[in-house]
Amino acid sequence: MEGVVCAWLRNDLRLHDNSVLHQAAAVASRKNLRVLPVYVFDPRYFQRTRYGTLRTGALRGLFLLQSVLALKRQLRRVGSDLLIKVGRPEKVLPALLEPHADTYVLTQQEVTSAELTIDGGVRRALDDRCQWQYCWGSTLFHKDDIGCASGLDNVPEYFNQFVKCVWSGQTRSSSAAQVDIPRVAQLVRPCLPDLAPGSLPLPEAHDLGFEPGWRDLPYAEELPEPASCKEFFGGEALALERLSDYVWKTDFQYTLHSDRLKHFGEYYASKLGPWIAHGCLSPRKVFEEVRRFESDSPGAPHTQRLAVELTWRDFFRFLSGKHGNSIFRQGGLKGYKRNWKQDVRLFNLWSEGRTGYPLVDACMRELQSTGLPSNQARLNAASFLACSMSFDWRRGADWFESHLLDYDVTSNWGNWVRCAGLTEGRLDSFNVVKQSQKLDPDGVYLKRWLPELEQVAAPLIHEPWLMTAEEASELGASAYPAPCIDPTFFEGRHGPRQGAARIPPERYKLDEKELSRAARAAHFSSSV
Ligand SMILES: Cc1cc2nc3c(=O)[nH]c(=O)nc-3n(C[C@H](O)[C@H](O)[C@H](O)COP(=O)(O)OP(=O)(O)OC[C@H]3O[C@@H](n4cnc5c(N)ncnc54)[C@H](O)[C@@H]3O)c2cc1C
Repeated sequence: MEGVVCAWLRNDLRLHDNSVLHQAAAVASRKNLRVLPVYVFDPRYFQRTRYGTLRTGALRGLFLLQSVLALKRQLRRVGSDLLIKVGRPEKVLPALLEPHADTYVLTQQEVTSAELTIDGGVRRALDDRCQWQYCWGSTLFHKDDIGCASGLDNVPEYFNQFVKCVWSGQTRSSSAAQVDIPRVAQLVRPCLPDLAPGSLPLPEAHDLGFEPGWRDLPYAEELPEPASCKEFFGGEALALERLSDYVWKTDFQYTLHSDRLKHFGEYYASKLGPWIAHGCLSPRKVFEEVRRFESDSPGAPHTQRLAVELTWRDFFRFLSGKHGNSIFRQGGLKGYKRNWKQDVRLFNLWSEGRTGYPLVDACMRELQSTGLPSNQARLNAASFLACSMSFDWRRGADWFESHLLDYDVTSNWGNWVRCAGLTEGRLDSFNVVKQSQKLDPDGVYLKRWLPELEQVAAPLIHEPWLMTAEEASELGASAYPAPCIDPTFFEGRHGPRQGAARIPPERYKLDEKELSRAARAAHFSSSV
């Protein structure tokens, strides 16, 4: 009987900067063992959620499949391979591994409950002699370097505080906008060196021939395979290509932060999300490229912005680690109580892009079609559901989980719980009408996703309810839905403003005004 080092790969589907593979190679060389890289398609991630949505929608399922197969090819290039299995890891892994004191299971440490529960199941099912090792690898800043001396319990609740804490020494700069890249670079650990050929010697007696296709994914139902998208194809190679193009071959240098606030265009943002979320690209690799660019063009605003965005990602991951299950609870991190609406009809209007509010509808249709709406579009759609419709935000997060191509558990649920005003007692409520006018003045984005409004010119396209029936008919816009909540909601001094507001605690107790507002909205929607 022989021991082995099992590198159980999950959201780290890459060779570069992969802490699990690196530690596996180190343990193997120290103990003179072989390394078995394994990926397991777990049926639980392909089931329907309690709301009836597919936990992994078809677009992301395909991207994941492509990423896993790409990793198998990459590993073969360095003399290794990937054993791919379908089943529950707590059944699959113990069946693969000999009970032996020299059997090691290494995996990336996750922070959320579903993953931790599965880990617990695997550890219980493994023979007591097997050794379990977590590796940290999913963030820009290592968890031991974030300046929170006693672990994640001390992670600050506010992003700006987090920035101060992480970029320690930068305490004078409380604004996340002022990033000193060379200084931050001293705080980010360098990418791990490339794996030496032969450093992952394979054990014998494993059938490594299985290369799953679409039908092998453990969906409980027949699901047609979506068309593959050339631009967003899973795997490390394309991720690195996109990173390099974005930084070096475009006008990255001149892309200003204000451009990021647009919803469209090839390079308004990096669009690296799907690869980062699946671990085909490490955040440190992105930062390394930013750093190289920055040394040629110091102070470029967009490089700074990218560093801030990656720090946001870290923030949600560490905050989720601190708060455990709270990011999934209705009351969020603070346990606030609010009377969230649950009417399925209202939710369907939102999720199908038929609210009658063009910016929200364009975002939701783009989400269904590509899985990748812009950050601004997401913020508006989330704010509309949670703040304007007062609808149970968890259904929105669940819908995004199913449909986003770049779904990442802590980024999604963290952003949602924050959009719903349930994190730090602050509400970023968006006026979707003003946002639409400001960010897409000519209605280019709206027309791209709303064919019913193709002939409607700006500024009317932002408020299509102002058209008379005749006008709508002339412009071929009659099929566009009436607004599901009263547009006066966005007017006057009570209308939500773009920007942050401190939430008075009573906001979360139902008061009469809130109720009548909600009733008005519901009534209006029933006539849609
Ligand atoms: C309601 C809602 C849900 C979201 N769900 C997700 C999600 O599931 N996965 C996800 O990666 N992002 C999520 N985001 C954040 C953000 O919208 C996306 O990261 C961004 O739009 C991806 O585009 P990009 O790759 O071009 O990012 P860029 O703007 O180029 O940023 C680079 C990378 O930084 C990270 N990042 C940027 N902004 C954020 C942010 N606010 N929070 C966390 N990470 C960020 C991402 O990894 C992103 O790919 C969500 C935002 C909202 C408002």
